[in-house]
Amino acid sequence: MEFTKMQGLGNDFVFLDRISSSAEDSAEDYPQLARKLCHRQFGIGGDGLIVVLPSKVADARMRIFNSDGSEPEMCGNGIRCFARYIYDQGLIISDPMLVETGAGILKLKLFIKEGQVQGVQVDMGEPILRADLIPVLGEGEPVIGQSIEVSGEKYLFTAVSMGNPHCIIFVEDFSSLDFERVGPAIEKHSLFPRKTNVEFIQINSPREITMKVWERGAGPTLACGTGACASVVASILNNRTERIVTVQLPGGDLFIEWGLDNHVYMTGPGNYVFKGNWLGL
Ligand SMILES: N[C@H](CCC[C@H](N)C(=O)O)C(=O)O
Repeated sequence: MEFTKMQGLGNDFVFLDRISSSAEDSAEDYPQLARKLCHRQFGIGGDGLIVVLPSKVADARMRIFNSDGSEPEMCGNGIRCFARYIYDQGLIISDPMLVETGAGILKLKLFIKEGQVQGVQVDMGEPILRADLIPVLGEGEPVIGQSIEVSGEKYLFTAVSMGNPHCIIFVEDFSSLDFERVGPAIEKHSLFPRKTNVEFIQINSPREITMKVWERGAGPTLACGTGACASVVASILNNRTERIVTVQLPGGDLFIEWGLDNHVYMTGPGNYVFKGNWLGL
């Protein structure tokens, strides 16, 4: 089975193209396939599996599966790779490009120089701030400065959805944070009925933050696009930054703007790693 490996700021994905190839997978295969293909030793390795599919309502459809097999609503780093892939394969050349996702139909603009895709700007749509839609068992809209207790320690968080749930916690410095313990404890905390991605944010200036992320269904990753968007929304809601912010991630920088139109715009790269053939042995 042919696949393409891609990455966006080190958040890496195995791509299966079900527009160009006639392979017949059934929908129930994907969670199991994601677990198998994403395994770092027994498989190809990746934070997730992305399936390229035809769409009746957009130029193409993206389905994303975390490495644990769960299917989230959206993936920010993944959709930038997706846009580059379908453009380079000549599958879609419309500008802007419309992609059907679990978080709705998103509009993407490709920055092309000498025929090469240099970067992608994604209109991520409007942030979801209502507790019941995130979902989080919390009060009010937005959910700001709510406390959560994990292993005897209390943290204040802000909850934002970009189609998928995010729990954002501001930290003074990362050295005092037990990331590997607190991350998974919050991911699976009962306050989040569908679990949650967890972002720890350090404010460097009104236009720059540093983010560490523990992803729902994937664990620690080098970058999270939806998480970077949610973190900028949370920073603005808490009056910590302006509306245009550079998000420094372990894998590189993302450029985020929460526009006055209430849409969040994310700009960043999408890159190839290799193509291959899964032998499944
Ligand atoms: N783990 C996430 C999905 C992948 C999101 C992330 N890789 C991104 O770039 O947005 C979730 O379960 O909501």
